[in-house]
Amino acid sequence: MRRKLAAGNWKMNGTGAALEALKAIANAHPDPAVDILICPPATLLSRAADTLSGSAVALGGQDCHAEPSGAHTGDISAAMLADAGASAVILGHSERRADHGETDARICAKTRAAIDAGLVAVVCIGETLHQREAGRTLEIVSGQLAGSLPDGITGNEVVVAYEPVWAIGTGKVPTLEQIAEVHEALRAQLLGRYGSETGHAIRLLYGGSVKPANAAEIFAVPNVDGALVGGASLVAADFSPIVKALENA
Ligand SMILES: O=C(CO)COP(=O)(O)O
Repeated sequence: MRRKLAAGNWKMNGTGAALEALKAIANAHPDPAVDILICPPATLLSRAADTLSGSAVALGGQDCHAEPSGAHTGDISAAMLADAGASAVILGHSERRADHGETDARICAKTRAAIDAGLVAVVCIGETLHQREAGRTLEIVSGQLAGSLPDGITGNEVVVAYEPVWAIGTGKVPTLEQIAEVHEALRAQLLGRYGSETGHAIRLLYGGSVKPANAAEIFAVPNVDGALVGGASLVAADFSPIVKALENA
């Protein structure tokens, strides 16, 4: 049985004052029936770790370099994230694919580095609107999944987040049938590549305009094991109902 995961991606949002929101999320869920992960900007990680000490909320980074150390100005290694208090890292988010030209191969190398540093890799994939309208959704996400995940992983080392690019920050959400179709295809692909144990154990998140109002219906879709939430994870009053919907799913 896969443990469900409510993950928040704060993106490039939050200074010290945002730790209050983190505290409010932790206080609202002292003993959650699901995993909770918040990925603040790297500048907040160690303070967030202090804020969350003793709580059930885990912390993650939003990217890491594939190398463990070296001459890479501005970059952060997986081990540095772990040292700052992270237990996970988001990799291959569409905003990084678009803003930084990240390829599947680069994301795959980062995923390997994250796992080697003991982090859970939350690997993001998703089609653009143009690709969906061209009927290429399954081809695109399946290519991204194949290219972004390394061989030889176990089911608790990786989480896959399906985030249609056109649903991110837009208020637009795929139909439940569309989400089901993609998640079913991803599950089948994971089973085919990694076998039954790992293929069944890897959690599949949906991301893109998840809000309190639509969370319950999305969480009822087969093979949706939780959500990767952007905007609604910045405010405890929005994120908490999403966590509760997942607990009740
Ligand atoms: O990109 C996302 C999470 O990684 C989703 O963002 P929104 O929830 O703001 O649409």
